[in-house]
Amino acid sequence: MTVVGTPAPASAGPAETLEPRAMTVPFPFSPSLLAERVAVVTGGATGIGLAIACALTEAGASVVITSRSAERLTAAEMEVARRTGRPVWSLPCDVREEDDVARLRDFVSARCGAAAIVVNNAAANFRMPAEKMTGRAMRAVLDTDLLGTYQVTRAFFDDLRSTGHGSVLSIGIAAVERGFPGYSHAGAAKAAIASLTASWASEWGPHGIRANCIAPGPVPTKGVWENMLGQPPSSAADAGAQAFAQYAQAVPLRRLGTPQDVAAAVVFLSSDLAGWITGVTLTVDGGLNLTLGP
Ligand SMILES: CCCCCCCCCCC/C=C/C(=O)SCCNC(=O)CCNC(=O)[C@H](O)C(C)(C)COP(=O)(O)OP(=O)(O)OC[C@H]1O[C@@H](n2cnc3c(N)ncnc32)[C@H](O)[C@@H]1OP(=O)(O)O
Ligand SMILES: NC(=O)C1=CN([C@@H]2O[C@H](COP(=O)(O)OP(=O)(O)OC[C@H]3O[C@@H](n4cnc5c(N)ncnc54)[C@H](OP(=O)(O)O)[C@@H]3O)[C@@H](O)[C@H]2O)C=CC1
Repeated sequence: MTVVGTPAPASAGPAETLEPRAMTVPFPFSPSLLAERVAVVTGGATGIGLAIACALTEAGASVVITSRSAERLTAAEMEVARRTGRPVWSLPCDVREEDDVARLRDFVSARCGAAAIVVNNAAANFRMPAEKMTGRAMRAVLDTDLLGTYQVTRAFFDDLRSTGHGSVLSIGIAAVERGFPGYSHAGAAKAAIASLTASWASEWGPHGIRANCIAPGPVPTKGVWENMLGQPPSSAADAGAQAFAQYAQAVPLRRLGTPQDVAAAVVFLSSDLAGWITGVTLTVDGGLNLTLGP
């Protein structure tokens, strides 16, 4: 068994670190850990979502991935099969659209059965100074990150409850309580997701549903490069790549995150290993938040 998204070797150039890669050490979780569980991963065709889909599949779950792009989903289906030797299912779905989300729930139920794991990973982001933030720009991000998370989770509530061991995982951002300068829309959305998570945990615990949030630090995916920093670097000499390499030196563990780092936390929190953990936000950032001062 192999798992995807392992940290690239120290000699790898930045382009090699952008997407999950095959790992050379054994998969750390049992392949039966999530056997007979159905998982839904939004934004599961790229970056962190793709690594999550692979890791859940490796742990034995039947996984459905969604995003808006049918083309990216088809490519991701093939990629997961190539890396794990097991299939995933996919359906285009815009998490902002109620009808799309209802179709997704019906598709999951028909193909795989009741969802026991919902991973809210889909998100939108772009740099915009707070004083220039238009209502439309603010809404574009809140609708995707916050309303999308609420809408998908609520649609699967009956499924989650029916399994007796439902688990909702929502992806936030590390140290969001300090704000997110330049990205106030995304910061507000992710902070609200942490609060939603706590409300769900309290209200739905008696139904056997756990809800947790994972808050990553910087993970240089293609999405981050393209939407926040410009095009991905073509070599380690690129200014963007150099800036990221310097940023890594500020991290106590002296490297940026990988999609795999986040995916491992998702598998653990989704499983019965975390059966008494609910309502928490787990920071996965190499200790970066500790360097930000009081
Ligand atoms: C411990 C230390 C702390 C560490 C913290 C970690 C820091 C790491 C940094 C990474 C954090 C997070 C990263 C991510 O979230 S990565 C995900 C990125 N992926 C994406 O964004 C992909 C999806 N993006 C989109 O689909 C679209 O861009 C979006 C949905 C956002 C917009 O599409 P939509 O069609 O809905 O909207 P419109 O095009 O109609 O636009 C609406 C308004 O928004 C403005 N807009 C949209 N995109 C941009 C842009 N790229 N730049 C500037 N403005 C944008 C647009 O102008 C519209 O407003 P106006 O009508 O007023 O002009
Ligand atoms: N990378 C990082 O440094 C960090 C990332 N995060 C979070 O991790 C998660 C994954 O980010 P990352 O992998 O880096 O970036 P990606 O851009 O690769 O992932 C975002 C995914 O969301 C999907 N998506 C966007 N809008 C919608 C929508 N309306 N409906 C359905 N799907 C949508 C995109 O697919 P499509 O365009 O096909 O719809 C894409 O697959 C996000 O929640 C992000 O905020 C948090 C902290 C740091």
